Amino acid sequence: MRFLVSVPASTANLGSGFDALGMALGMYDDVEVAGGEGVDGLSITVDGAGSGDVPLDETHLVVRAVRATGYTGGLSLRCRNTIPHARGLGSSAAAIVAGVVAGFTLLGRELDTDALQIAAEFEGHADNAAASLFGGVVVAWSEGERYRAVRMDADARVRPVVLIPSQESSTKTTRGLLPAEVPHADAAHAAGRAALAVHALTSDPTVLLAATEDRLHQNYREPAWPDTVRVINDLRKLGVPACVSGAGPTVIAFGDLPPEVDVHGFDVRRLDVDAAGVRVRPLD
Ligand SMILES: Nc1ncnc2c1ncn2[C@@H]1O[C@H](COP(=O)(O)OP(=O)(O)O)[C@@H](O)[C@H]1O
Ligand SMILES: N[C@@H](CCOP(=O)(O)O)C(=O)O
Repeated sequence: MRFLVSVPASTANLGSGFDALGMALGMYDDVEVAGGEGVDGLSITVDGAGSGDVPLDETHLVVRAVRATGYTGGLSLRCRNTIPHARGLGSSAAAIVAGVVAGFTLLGRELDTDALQIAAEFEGHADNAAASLFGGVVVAWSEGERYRAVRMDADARVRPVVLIPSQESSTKTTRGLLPAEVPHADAAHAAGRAALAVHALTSDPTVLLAATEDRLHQNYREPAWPDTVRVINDLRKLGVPACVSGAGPTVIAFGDLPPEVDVHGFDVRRLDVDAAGVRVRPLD
């Protein structure tokens, strides 16, 4: 069996929606998969992001996710990655989703809620995985040990711009900078702004500036990427909605960037919102 899995990047949190809000972006990792009868052992090639860095054995993140689905047979992966690693664009979740979808496809299983469960268990939060699985705007949550998510279409006027620095910042590291508790006032602020962000992204982008204001995680993480916070603050002072993408250091902004904001050192890319989520296309 041979098929191509294309999985979109994601931007998570979108302000105060920490571990809850996500949105799929038009930047993709492609994994050409061969498996089942006639495929023995494990073969992996990697081009693009992670080439020369990621392991080419059973510890490769895509392979780990395939095995987590219960597929144990021979496997050949040709990975062509465009999602930069450790930048806050959901590269790890995209790899995990690619592996889970590949495993389900090799097993002949329909993509059901177990796919999100398996993917989210790798990271302990479902925002990125849900966005890469379903596309659009997602709200993720957990009920006991079970991860859940709902998907909505982004408003057509939502125009994401990502500002990607060369610096890497691992999600695990910046999650370690977060406090166990926050002031009740900040928690209440987060609840309100996260709820507003859902409305802004799906119905009324004119309130995105208020909706993307964060007091829950961004400033605690600032020591890891001070220039990211400087750019966010400069954009927001000029009325441009901006916040950190995921655990950073990428900035996500919405609309045009004022020329007076210094974005030197950032790779600025205007991206579409990906509406479809992960795709699987059979190959000959
Ligand atoms: N396509 C991939 N193939 C293999 N490993 C990957 C892939 N994408 C991400 N990873 C692993 O995940 C790490 C980045 O994960 P993380 O720190 O969560 O950053 P991100 O914000 O990109 O998700 C990489 O350093 C690499 O170890
Ligand atoms: N909610 C998570 C999101 C991590 O996103 P990533 O793209 O940086 O992996 C967090 O903020 O830790």
